[in-house]
Amino acid sequence: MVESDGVGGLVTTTYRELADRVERYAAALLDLGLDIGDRVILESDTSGHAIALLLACSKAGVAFIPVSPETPDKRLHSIISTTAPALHLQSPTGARQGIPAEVGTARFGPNGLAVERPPVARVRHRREASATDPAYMIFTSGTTGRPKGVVMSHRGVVAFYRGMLAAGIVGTEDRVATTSPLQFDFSLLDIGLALGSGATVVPVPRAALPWPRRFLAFLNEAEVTQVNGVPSIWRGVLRHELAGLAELEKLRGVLFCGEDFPLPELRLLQRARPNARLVNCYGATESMAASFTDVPNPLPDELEKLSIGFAYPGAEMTIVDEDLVPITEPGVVGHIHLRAPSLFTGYWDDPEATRAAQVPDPLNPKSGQLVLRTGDLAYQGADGELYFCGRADNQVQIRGNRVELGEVERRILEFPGITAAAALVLPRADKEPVLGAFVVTAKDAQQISENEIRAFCKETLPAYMTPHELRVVDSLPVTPNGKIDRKVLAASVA
Ligand SMILES: Nc1ncnc2c1ncn2[C@@H]1O[C@H](COS(=O)(=O)NC(=O)C[C@H](N)c2cccc(Br)c2)[C@@H](O)[C@H]1O
Repeated sequence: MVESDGVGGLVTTTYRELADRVERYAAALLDLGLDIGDRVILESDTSGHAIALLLACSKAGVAFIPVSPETPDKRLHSIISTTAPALHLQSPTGARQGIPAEVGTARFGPNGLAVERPPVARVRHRREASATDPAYMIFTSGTTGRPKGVVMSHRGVVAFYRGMLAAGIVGTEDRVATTSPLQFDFSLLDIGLALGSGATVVPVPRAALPWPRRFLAFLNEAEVTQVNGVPSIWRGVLRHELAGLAELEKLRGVLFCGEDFPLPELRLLQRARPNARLVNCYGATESMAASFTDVPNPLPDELEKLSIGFAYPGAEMTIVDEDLVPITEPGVVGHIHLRAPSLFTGYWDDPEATRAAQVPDPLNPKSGQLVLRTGDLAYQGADGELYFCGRADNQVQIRGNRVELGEVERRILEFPGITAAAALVLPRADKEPVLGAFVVTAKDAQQISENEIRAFCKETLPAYMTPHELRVVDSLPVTPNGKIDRKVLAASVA
């Protein structure tokens, strides 16, 4: 571990110190009489102590639920009422108050666990953890309806880590910068990747992320060699500090996941880091992640789309049509199904949503094997590698025509000087919804008019796929997990 000490310096935690810390925390959790399978809310950003705690929870057989300090009270209370956790943990500087009385509270830090309100006494029914027990729950932002708690078992986590480590992304000398909030399972990939490779985890201070110079200065100072994060974490750096990115000495790898990396931005990244290994990681929280695909550096000029390749060793992605018949023909779009040992246990207390996501294996439905219906679309290339085509529920209807938002974005991104684009449906009171798009241009690009972009789209897209509302913006809003936030964009037009 190498982390900021909060006042401009760096603090190192060795594996030995981490192991001792885990032992102490696990003993403290067991002293509180928690039972195997109890839930613990871990409210924290990624840090040496938070990592020790999540390892201690697994050692003690309790499931951790990571939430960010920025999580609104309302959402935290909804998670608490849904999961009835035994304990809420936050750091000594944590500001959370008003935790419901039935939940124990404690603070964690250099002096171990400081209990404020002990968990209510409970009968311990179990003696040891089983691989199938819940290791953690991640509450998804719940694109539709209420947030769902993805329950992941110890067996699922270990199977995923084994598959990921086969890609040989980092080694013992690497310093892996993690930029996702702890509540986003992307951070668990970073932690498992680093610790599973004997490397160093380097949490990037959340306050530095929105400031390109501070972000780069931290990477430089911590001598980071690998940066993991969603594509949007690079937008500011690529627009304002490309030279600074090019000057970083130690950076040799970038892994991204969670959303498309706009190709013009990816080309800028590659120009700044011509020797970096770039990995496009695809996956959904319901299986942790599914694939790790090396990105050609530089991108071939004619490349239209990044591949999401093949699932990690031991897992397999299959695309099927609406009748669940596997698609074998290249270029035909289908629904991605994932057969994997890291399949989640289910959504907490939501058997119906679980059944919709865990479906009988389309090839052997009678076998009882369940596979993940990802909700994503893709087609396969000549060698069976997959190309992501957006979420099935992102297929929108505009004036009765089916529109793939990714296709609109791809065309807009071909306009010279445009580096990022977000297309979305704009509902309108008592009228047909229309297509909107927000674009970001290279800082030195000449003034681009919305009509020029519209005309450019009209050249290759049908009229209904040409954005009706078009805005050139300096930056794009992001969700708490760092992805482009289309809800905020749509609201900004309403
Ligand atoms: N590489 C891509 N190109 C494009 N679109 C992507 C990519 N990876 C996803 N997505 C989209 O994001 C959805 C899923 O969102 S999610 O559930 O919040 N999970 C995530 O984003 C992150 C995911 N859990 C993850 C990532 C890394 C490590 C771990 Br461990 C876990 C997928 O269903 C896709 O629609």
